[in-house]
Amino acid sequence: MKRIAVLTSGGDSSGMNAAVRAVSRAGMSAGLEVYGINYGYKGLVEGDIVQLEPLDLDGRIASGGTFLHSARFPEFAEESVQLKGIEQLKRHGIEALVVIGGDGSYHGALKLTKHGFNSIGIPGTIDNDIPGTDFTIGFDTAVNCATEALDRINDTARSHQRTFIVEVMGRGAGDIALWSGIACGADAIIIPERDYDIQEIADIIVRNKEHGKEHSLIVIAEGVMSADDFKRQLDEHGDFDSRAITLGHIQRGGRPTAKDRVLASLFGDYAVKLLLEGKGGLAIGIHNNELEAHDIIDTLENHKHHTDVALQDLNNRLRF
Ligand SMILES: Nc1ncnc2c1ncn2[C@@H]1O[C@H](COP(=O)(O)OP(=O)(O)O)[C@@H](O)[C@H]1O
Ligand SMILES: O=P(O)(O)OC[C@H]1O[C@](O)(COP(=O)(O)O)[C@@H](O)[C@@H]1O
Ligand SMILES: [Mg+2]
Repeated sequence: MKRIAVLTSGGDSSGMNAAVRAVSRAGMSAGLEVYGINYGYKGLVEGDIVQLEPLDLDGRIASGGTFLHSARFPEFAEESVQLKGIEQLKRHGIEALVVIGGDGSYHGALKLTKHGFNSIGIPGTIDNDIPGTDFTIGFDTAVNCATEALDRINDTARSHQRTFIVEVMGRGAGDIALWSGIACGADAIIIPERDYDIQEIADIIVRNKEHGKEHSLIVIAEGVMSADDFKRQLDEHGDFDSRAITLGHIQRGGRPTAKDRVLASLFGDYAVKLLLEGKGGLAIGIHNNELEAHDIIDTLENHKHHTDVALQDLNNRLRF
């Protein structure tokens, strides 16, 4: 193999740049030419493909976003569009593709694999919702961002004896809510994986007040409903002087944590190692602190991400 390419796709996540750097530097160290594809699958189909040089990677490990840019490009679900992408890869003499992205991007890599083009997925999304890995690149940074925001909100909640409902990201997964909620001592964490009882939440706030804790913090994952909608429900069960906040895209940006940088470096290096061994059609992950690679088709078709819902029980045991 002489030439590989790398792209980032779907919602950006901090640490994607570190992963592109790792794939590129590991490839270059092994004598490969590494090409960067701009704007995800959109750029692939349009042929926006450029060779990366060592200097292109300088300083990237510490930066947020993705310097290769990303895109939501639903057209890539069509077979004719996928085949156009493969044509572009072949035209550039590229023999394997590393896709850094979330569950949607993995489906794109799966389709390329099914068409016979060697593709490897590296998990990059703040949602942590990809099967075949315990952690995705960007999750730790997003959790730390949400944690800092929740700490700040707790300060003002305590000062004004208020109840805050804070919506964190996670399209269909409660992982960010669980980790940031536990880290901030939330009074309740509402996640899409489990039902909730609004009366029970109202009772927690009342009980807090009866025992001298006059402020409360409720963390809700966006996959359940908006903070505003939840506030409306809660308001029907009492006057808690509540405020609703949506953290939004601040969770997606910023300098990656050291953990995300190291994870990205491990994944990128491992992807190149596998390609050099002649392996492909794989989804890379980390499980119990060991790097793993699984068949991408089997991973996506037969497995689901399992949010560690026991973390909610932990929070319920530890809260006020
Ligand atoms: N079923 C699919 N088949 C082919 N490509 C897909 C599929 N689903 C998503 N993609 C591609 O992956 C891109 C990113 O997916 P998306 O769900 O937006 O983000 P993420 O990868 O972060 O989950 C989509 O815009 C599309 O180009
Ligand atoms: O930035 P957009 O396109 O509005 O998408 C928001 C979504 O992207 C995310 O931030 C990341 O999800 P993906 O990795 O699937 O792109 C979700 O948490 C959120 O629901
Ligand atoms: Mg996704």
